[in-house]
Amino acid sequence: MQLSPTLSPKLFGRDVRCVRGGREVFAGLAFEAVAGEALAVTGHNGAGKTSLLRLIAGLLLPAGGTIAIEGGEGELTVPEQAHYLGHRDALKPALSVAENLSFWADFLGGGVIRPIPDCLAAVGIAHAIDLPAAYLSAGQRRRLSLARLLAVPRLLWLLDEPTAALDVAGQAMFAGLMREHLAGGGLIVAATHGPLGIDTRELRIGAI
Ligand SMILES: Nc1ncnc2c1ncn2[C@@H]1O[C@H](COP(=O)(O)OP(=O)(O)OP(=O)(O)O)[C@@H](O)[C@H]1O
Repeated sequence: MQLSPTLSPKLFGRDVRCVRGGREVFAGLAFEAVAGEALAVTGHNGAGKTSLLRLIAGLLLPAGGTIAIEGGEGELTVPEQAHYLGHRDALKPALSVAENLSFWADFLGGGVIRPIPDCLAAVGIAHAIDLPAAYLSAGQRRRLSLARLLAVPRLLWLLDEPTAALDVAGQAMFAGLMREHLAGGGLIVAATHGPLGIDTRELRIGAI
């Protein structure tokens, strides 16, 4: 996938502070990732990995500090340049696999939209295109969620435990897709407790 031409985009955070439920989760956090680079956010349970992804995605407001992209699509916000894939698969069970992906492609409104059957083939669920999402296994649901990343090109992939529920072949398939995204000048920030199968730089949160 080729993204729109940009001046070597860089995601950075400076002095980022996160407060949840009145309690400080982390403070003074600094990070950066340049085009083609993946950050693996690690740390113990409750350290704030999901919270950091949600801050970058604009789903939470930082209690302090700055998160920005330099050299990206200047007129777009960070969330508008990002895909956020959380723990939940965010599928509508009564809609078919193709309809679910079309919904997300319209919702994310990319302009450039890769054909739905191509995206489903790339994540290995082309055979299920007309099945209601309710019939999918956990791994197939995860694959359908991953297809969103392909349907609408966006610079930054924010991934929360993206390989959860994927079998070994699925993990290898997704590692290949992440490598392609990075080779095309994309950026990845992934919260993970295990290896992702790609080269990453570690951003460790929390004391332990
Ligand atoms: N909606 C919320 N309201 C209040 N506190 C919250 C909320 N969501 C999360 N927290 C707290 O924020 C802290 C960080 O949670 P977060 O989910 O970001 O951690 P994590 O590093 O992703 O953990 P895990 O490895 O278990 O997934 C935890 O102490 C958690 O209890």
